[in-house]
Amino acid sequence: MTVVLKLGGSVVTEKDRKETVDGESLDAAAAAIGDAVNDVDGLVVVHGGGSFGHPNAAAYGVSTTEGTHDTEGVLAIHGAMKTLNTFVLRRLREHDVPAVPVHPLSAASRDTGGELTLPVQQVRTLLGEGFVPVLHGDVIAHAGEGVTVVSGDELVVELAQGVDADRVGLCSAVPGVLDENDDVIPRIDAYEDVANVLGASDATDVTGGMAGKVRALLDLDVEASIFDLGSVGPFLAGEPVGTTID
Ligand SMILES: Nc1ncnc2c1ncn2[C@@H]1O[C@H](COP(=O)(O)OP(=O)(O)OP(=O)(O)O)[C@@H](O)[C@H]1O
Ligand SMILES: C=C(C)CCOP(=O)(O)O
Repeated sequence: MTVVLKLGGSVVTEKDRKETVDGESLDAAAAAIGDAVNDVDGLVVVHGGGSFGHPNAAAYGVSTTEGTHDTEGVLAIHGAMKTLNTFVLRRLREHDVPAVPVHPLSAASRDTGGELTLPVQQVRTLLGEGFVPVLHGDVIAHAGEGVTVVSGDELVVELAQGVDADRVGLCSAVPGVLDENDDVIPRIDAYEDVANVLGASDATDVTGGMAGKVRALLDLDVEASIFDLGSVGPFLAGEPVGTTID
């Protein structure tokens, strides 16, 4: 069983306090991963930005489609994400997860049409050697634009295909995709069924919030789940949690 798990920026950071890690939540996620890591064949972790990356991206006017050639901007956004990645790695290591960083800026790119290419052979090899690669939302080369943002959600989609994942999970601040009464929608098969309840993120987020996640996960061949922090352990144990997207 190969699993791709994204820890949302709204889980591992305090989204409304610039560049602030949510130490308690990050530790809980790292502990759940540490407990389960030996029971899965391979685990790839991706984390989002939350209060890291997004404020810099907004300040430099960079999104997944609008780029910059300003080197200071590239380094500010990438630097913030690397800082967060260092915190995530440290917590995972404290829970004996064999976590190693993989920085998308050094590997991925977009063509002039915005199409993303993410080489995954290094991730596959790291998995085969027993490591847990940890990727993060980042800035990447974009033909004709300089650099643009790549979101953790986009990376999850590429990785799921590239490593032939059996399960994909997005851990967010919400227990799943919520309906108009704030109840978790257990299963989503078509975007039209939920379009009216899907909004954007409620904090500074240049990459699109829940609607973008659901769209991207519907395109995947493999089943994906959206759930909150308390369900990381059950998800890794193979239990159905939160919203399943088919
Ligand atoms: N119908 C919905 N159900 C659940 N959440 C929704 C819905 N519509 C909008 N949202 C918003 O989407 C947010 C989740 O998306 P967000 O992009 O903030 O998550 P994340 O992956 O944790 O963060 P990041 O992109 O920084 O990694 C929720 O916190 C909520 O504010
Ligand atoms: C803004 C940057 C660089 C990170 C974007 O990653 P996300 O939080 O997964 O959308």
